[in-house]
Amino acid sequence: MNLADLNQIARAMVAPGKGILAADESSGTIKKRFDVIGVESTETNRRDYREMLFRSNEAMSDYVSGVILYDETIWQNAADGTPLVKLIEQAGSIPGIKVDEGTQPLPNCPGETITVGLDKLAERLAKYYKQGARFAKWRAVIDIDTTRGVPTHTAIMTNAHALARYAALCQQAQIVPIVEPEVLMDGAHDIDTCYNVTEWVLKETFQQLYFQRVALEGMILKPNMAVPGKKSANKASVQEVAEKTVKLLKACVPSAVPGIAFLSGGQSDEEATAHLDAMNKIGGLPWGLTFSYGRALQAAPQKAWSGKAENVAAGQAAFTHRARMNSLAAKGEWSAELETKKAA
Ligand SMILES: O=P(O)(O)OC[C@H]1O[C@](O)(COP(=O)(O)O)[C@@H](O)[C@@H]1O
Repeated sequence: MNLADLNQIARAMVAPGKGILAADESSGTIKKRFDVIGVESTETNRRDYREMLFRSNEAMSDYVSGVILYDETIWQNAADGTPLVKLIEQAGSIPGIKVDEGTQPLPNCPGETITVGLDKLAERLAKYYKQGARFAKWRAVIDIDTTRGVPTHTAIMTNAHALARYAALCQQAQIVPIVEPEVLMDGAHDIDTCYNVTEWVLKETFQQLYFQRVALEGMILKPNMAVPGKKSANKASVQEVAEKTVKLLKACVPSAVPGIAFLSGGQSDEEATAHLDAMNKIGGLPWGLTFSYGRALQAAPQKAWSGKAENVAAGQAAFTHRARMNSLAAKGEWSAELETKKAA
């Protein structure tokens, strides 16, 4: 492992004003997104949609440091035969790859899951590296349901262990691991419950990373923010989310980690941007703090595109606008008024 090179890539992923486009929806997830806009999830439609994003020059060159791809996409060519990976590289952005193989029920823990995909991961990473991937992503999913005693320590520990094993294998393959332990927003829990569970999950994750000898300087953390559950009666202000999330991360994430790139987890586009901006306005943070959004970057372009070739420019404009807003938020320079000023 060359740690200096891993560190350089990790720092580029969270360079000031830049963040990550999570375009790694698995087949099931992209079908759900396409269902919303009435588009059939065929291989060609998925390719056309993602090609539209990767050909958004301003967004890809100025605001997007890296793109997380799904296995299908990393091998695909654009309509003119150019590999999609090349489009990303030509824009100055870094290709990355989702390497987990989804979740399975965790034995003895009803309703909880373990993320799988460690078998043969070393071989898969070597192939992805050859294809241009310089970072990878693995998502662990932790649910909150206090009425059933969920999450269990079993689920947290087992998922943290798998994340750490994945991260060690990535670094051995000269690939920067994005470590994503997602505490879901589903449920009626309040923000403090989310805070406490996320603290538990992050503490366990960093312990397991230490046990697997993962170099923190060569990884990126992709956490959820401290937010109330979607069905909670107690809403939280932007400032409360920002203050609690920063406090939580400072208590759990060593400063050797170059950067933290949040998932959006079902927040609205503007909420995800406002929260990131408020955290960066607090300032004095030991790591880069940016976005690695899926839905919060793509909901608007998906709607504008709606599967029609004549809407490609509108889809790209919508994507560029969200990427620009989040770039500003990553510097603490966003304001709600800027949302109405569309692309020049
Ligand atoms: O298809 P999967 O593997 O369930 O992943 C869902 C998505 O979750 C993410 O980790 C975060 O996405 P969101 O920002 O929409 O929460 C994405 O990278 C990924 O595409």
